[in-house]
Amino acid sequence: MSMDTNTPWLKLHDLTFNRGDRTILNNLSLEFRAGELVLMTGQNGSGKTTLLRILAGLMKPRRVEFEIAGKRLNWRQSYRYLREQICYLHQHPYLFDCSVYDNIAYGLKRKKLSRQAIGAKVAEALELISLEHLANRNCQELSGGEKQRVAIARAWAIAPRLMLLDEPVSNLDKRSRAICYDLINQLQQQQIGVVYTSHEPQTGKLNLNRHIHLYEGELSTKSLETECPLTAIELKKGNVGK
Ligand SMILES: Nc1ncnc2c1ncn2[C@@H]1O[C@H](COP(=O)(O)OP(=O)(O)OP(=O)(O)O)[C@@H](O)[C@H]1O
Repeated sequence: MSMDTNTPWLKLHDLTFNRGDRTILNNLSLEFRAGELVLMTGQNGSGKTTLLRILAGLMKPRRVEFEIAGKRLNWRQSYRYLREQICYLHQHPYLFDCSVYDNIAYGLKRKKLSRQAIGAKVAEALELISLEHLANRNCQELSGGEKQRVAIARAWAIAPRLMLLDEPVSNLDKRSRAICYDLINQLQQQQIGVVYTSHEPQTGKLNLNRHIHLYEGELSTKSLETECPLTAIELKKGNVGK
């Protein structure tokens, strides 16, 4: 994985996505650098989930061009690579009906690692989320906050470049939110990029690099002033990315 945080490893150009005759995303261009923590806000229905699922290679837009390692590629040429490098995590984590250990080990088994290597990686992942004591607990018996952490650990274990967290804390209490924010900051320190979506710009102690705001299918800084005034002020002060 490249550790150069200045050169974007992924760019997308002219992304347009329609549903019937409705344009959900209109001619968007975006770029991602290693280890960048990006907050994405936007009202209900503004297209946040749609954008994340396209980024993860799970949905085909009407038009897009990806730029990966300097090469311009269409969707068909890129989606397998995007699926390998980018993990999309749903707001309500989908975990298998088995232990925390087996959930985290799932992606590693598919990579055909040895049992020993899998054990070492799962132990590291459990340490990252501070849930070592729940390794043998069935995931269906976890709290919402614990489930979210296991989902993050399962994605982390397969070493993605970018993790897309779709409203990860919307159902969590204050304490679980704080734990989740700490975890996201740790991902950033490990050079894993994160896109974090939310309706509101209240993000506790997240070390944001950038804030993007979806409005009527476009990335808008103008609507940010009225919809997220606090973050707009921070942006002006230069505290939150560019
Ligand atoms: N399967 C679908 N069929 C038709 N329209 C859809 C479908 N899924 C989403 N949409 C529409 O696409 C638009 C964007 O939806 P999306 O879920 O991406 O928004 P969002 O910003 O993530 O919303 P929220 O904050 O409520 O999760 C919405 O108007 C939604 O109604």
